[in-house]
Amino acid sequence: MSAPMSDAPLAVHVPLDGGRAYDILIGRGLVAEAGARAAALGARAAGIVTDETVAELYGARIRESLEAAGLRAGLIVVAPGEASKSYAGYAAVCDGLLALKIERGDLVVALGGGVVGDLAGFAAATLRRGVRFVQVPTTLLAQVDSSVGGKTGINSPLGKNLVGAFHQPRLVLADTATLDTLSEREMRAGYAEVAKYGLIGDADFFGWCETNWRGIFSGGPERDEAVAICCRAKAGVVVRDEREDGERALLNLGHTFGHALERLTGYDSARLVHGEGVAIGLALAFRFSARLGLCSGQEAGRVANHLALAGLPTRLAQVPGGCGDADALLDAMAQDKKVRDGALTFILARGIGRSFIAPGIDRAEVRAFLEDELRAG
Ligand SMILES: NC(=O)c1ccc[n+]([C@@H]2O[C@H](COP(=O)([O-])OP(=O)(O)OC[C@H]3O[C@@H](n4cnc5c(N)ncnc54)[C@H](O)[C@@H]3O)[C@@H](O)[C@H]2O)c1
Ligand SMILES: O=C(O)C(=O)C[C@@H](O)[C@H](O)[C@H](O)COP(=O)(O)O
Ligand SMILES: [Zn+2]
Repeated sequence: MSAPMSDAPLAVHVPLDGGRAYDILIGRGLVAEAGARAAALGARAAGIVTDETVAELYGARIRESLEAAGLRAGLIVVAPGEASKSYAGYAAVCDGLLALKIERGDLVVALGGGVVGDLAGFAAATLRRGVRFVQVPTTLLAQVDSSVGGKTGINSPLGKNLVGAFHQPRLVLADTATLDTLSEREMRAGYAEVAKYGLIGDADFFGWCETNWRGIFSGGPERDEAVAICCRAKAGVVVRDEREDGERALLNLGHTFGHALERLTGYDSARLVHGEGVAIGLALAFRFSARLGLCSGQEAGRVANHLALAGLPTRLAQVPGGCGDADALLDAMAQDKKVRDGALTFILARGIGRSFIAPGIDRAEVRAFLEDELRAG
């Protein structure tokens, strides 16, 4: 028998066209409901992609839920950490799904953080030229950001997320109880993306975060509220600009710098995880904006102070093992997907909640800024 449905989870609808609209459900206990909800999508089998840590914690629960709902279910388990979002990781997941005989009408279920979500989503996008998939995000970062919007992919040694596809999930089940087992470090990393939503376009939300961030970390009602606010904001952007022809690039605030740092640290999660790179990138984006006279130094300071208070890094010198010189950073940033005609595009800010897309940024200007940042330590 399947588990009964939980008390009304929060729901955010993503009204995409072409029969691709889907719901994001947010609440405690949703992993145990995955079976009933997957069965409602009409699937007969599910390939659950997860990592070793998450498999140990929630693998049996989701498999039992799927089997209780009448689905044939099998697990494909990758190593935890960013290094799995690789060509080798992708091949292993595809072959695992094929060995399970996952058909086009079946489901790929991504159970885990953003690494598993991006990897399983890309496998689903390409396996048999497209299989449906469900996101069951288990990190704060994945619940507020990566499970929504359909960006899937893997890293190349030449740069972050350089091989991928847009492939929207059919359903997102954000079980906020799974965050109870998340490490402090990973909670902080996810929080960088939470703060990002305030910094992009919602100054009131950033102010709310400054007051309520401890409740998000400790699992108070603020946690579900923050997940819902971020998902609503992201869903709105994705519906207006699914393939990043314009506005969606705003979601990249902090990422031009952050992705370069991830590449220069070899995608080694022991040194730097995505959210930490984003935190440094957010602080850099605001300090660069202040340097260009776009926003006040006081606002840039407010951003960095809040991130630091939440335990996040905000300086290049805080990258463990270092991040190379300005040339190495510029070289890594040259692979950014927002580059146009060889020129860098940054997301800059006229203030907190007032971010905008800035194409054609002069390389020399960026180099001088990075050199000063590296000197500042
Ligand atoms: N597609 C998108 O729109 C998008 C958006 C943001 C980030 N991303 C990508 O997401 C990735 C980062 O995701 P992440 O921060 O979730 O990292 P992650 O997937 O590596 O998870 C972080 C760590 O937490 C562990 N973990 C996961 N859930 C847990 C739980 N409930 N309890 C205990 N441990 C748990 C994992 O095993 C892992 O070691 C990056 O690759 C980034 O590029 C994608
Ligand atoms: O969904 C988006 O769009 C984002 O930019 C969200 C980011 O937080 C995320 O890290 C994304 O994967 C970055 O996308 P990329 O196109 O710069 O690889
Ligand atoms: Zn991100």
